[in-house]
Amino acid sequence: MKPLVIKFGGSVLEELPPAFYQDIVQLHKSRKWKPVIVHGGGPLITEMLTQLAVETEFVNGMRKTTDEVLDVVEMVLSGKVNKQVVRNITQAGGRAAGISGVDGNLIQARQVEETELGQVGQVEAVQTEILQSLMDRDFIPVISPLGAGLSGERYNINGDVAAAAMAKALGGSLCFVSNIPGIYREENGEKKVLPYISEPEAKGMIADGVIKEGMIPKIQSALDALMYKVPEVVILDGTEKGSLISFSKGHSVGTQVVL
Ligand SMILES: Nc1ncnc2c1ncn2[C@@H]1O[C@H](COP(=O)(O)OP(=O)(O)O)[C@@H](O)[C@H]1O
Ligand SMILES: CC(=O)N[C@@H](CCC(=O)OP(=O)(O)O)C(=O)O
Repeated sequence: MKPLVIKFGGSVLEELPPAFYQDIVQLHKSRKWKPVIVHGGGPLITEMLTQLAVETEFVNGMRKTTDEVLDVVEMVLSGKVNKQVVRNITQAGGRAAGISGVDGNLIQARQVEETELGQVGQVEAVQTEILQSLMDRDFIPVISPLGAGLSGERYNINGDVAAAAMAKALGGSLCFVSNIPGIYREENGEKKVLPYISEPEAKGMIADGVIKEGMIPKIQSALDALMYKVPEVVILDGTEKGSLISFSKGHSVGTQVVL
């Protein structure tokens, strides 16, 4: 059974149909794959911060995280989104258990170098023991992207970064499920989805501003994962029927990231 890290972002979370969760359960039951879910929830965090009248700002797809923001991030990701995803998988006939990167010291983190981002973490190490215990007992782990520091502090980790760290630690494939059919590039005034994107192309497209916002951490995490021997990374649309199953069968779907 091969580990398959499936990350879904807040962009698509509320649009994912029951069939998507059924596909995850089908992969799990096939005994060919061990799915591990990492979720985001950026738009829901923003919504809650707005309701609480707390200002929020992104720099290159990363949220500036004060202590006040961090409380809301943890509340929304680990309290609301994580449990909703667990319920959705259960509803689809699967066995799921929700944890955050803090549980079992799964994601050990420290502050990113860009200190102006505040309590945003970068992954230092991953301790997969808790994941292995859940998977050994046939649970699909569902992870919210928070990290634990050495001195008991916690960090806000971008969901894409956390997913890449899981794929690296497990040596599994990585599937970014988002709200777009892949990476777009304009050709002759027409938006085209690229079936493949290589590292030099991706870097050029970031520099040219063609890849922007939340797609920046996604592509950077994809390249980082590939550099550490993750066998394959793809970006696909979770609302497209059967996209996950197609990917699992080796069919071309979405945009595959290559070095
Ligand atoms: N070249 C690009 N191709 C596709 N999407 C892009 C591109 N550049 C920026 N994006 C944006 O990235 C978004 C996906 O990132 P994000 O909103 O963080 O998604 P998620 O919540 O799924 O992680 C897309 O909805 C799109 O608006
Ligand atoms: C540091 C950072 O930006 N953390 C993200 C964590 C959630 C996330 O990554 O959600 P998406 O997958 O929906 O983007 C945030 O605060 O929004």
